[in-house]
Amino acid sequence: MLIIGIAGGTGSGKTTVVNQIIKQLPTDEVCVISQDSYYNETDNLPYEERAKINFDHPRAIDFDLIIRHLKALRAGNNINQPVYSFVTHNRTKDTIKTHPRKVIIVEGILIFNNKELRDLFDIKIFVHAETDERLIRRLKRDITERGRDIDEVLSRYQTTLKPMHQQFIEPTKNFADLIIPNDRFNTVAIDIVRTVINERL
Ligand SMILES: Nc1ncnc2c1ncn2[C@@H]1O[C@H](COP(=O)(O)OP(=O)(O)O)[C@@H](O)[C@H]1O
Ligand SMILES: Nc1ccn([C@@H]2O[C@H](COP(=O)(O)O)[C@@H](O)[C@H]2O)c(=O)n1
Repeated sequence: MLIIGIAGGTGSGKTTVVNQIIKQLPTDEVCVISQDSYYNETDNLPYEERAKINFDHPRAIDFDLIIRHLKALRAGNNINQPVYSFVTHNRTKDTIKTHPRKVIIVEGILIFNNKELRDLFDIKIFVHAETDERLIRRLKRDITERGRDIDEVLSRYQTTLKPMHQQFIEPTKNFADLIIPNDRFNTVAIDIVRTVINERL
């Protein structure tokens, strides 16, 4: 089994890179775990309070559950991966049954911030894009896909995204085995990662 961690700031292109990597791989050989699915359950809070959560701070993430799930997959067991809604800012009642595969990819902004989780990765990749590029992508994506408006994205950017990125995400680039520059689509880097994976399959 090969466990690959893919970190990077919001909008750097982690999800896109993962989709490109797995596109030509057999579906029964690879599974993906997204850190976004593991935001803390906040059923006890009303929507207005949930919307105020600092989602870019490590304490917003249920690391215990990700680690438990990753260890379960590594041991050959199925997991029920939570499903998160960016519209309600909460986990939904659904889960996705995820089966252990030869290659497990974990992606998320803060996955290298937690030592126990970081130590589970055989390969650590950091996707890098310039700050302005990430903000532009985030604006477009959150408005079209995550039910946000321009004021919400910009205010979150100023209050939490930017400072949390500098404090908790950017420094974890130092843990990476490989940094993928992703201001433009980087097909060479994707091919290299695919080659490494294919060697293991
Ligand atoms: N290299 C790239 N060039 C231009 N747009 C990109 C690139 N990579 C990703 N995007 C776009 O940027 C947005 C954010 O990408 P996404 O993969 O969701 O980032 P992340 O998972 O790191 O937050 C998406 O709309 C995606 O289509
Ligand atoms: N309810 C939420 C939860 C998280 N976010 C933002 O998502 C970003 C991480 O996801 P990426 O796919 O962009 O890596 C993070 O920066 C959080 O601010 C949110 O907006 N709402």
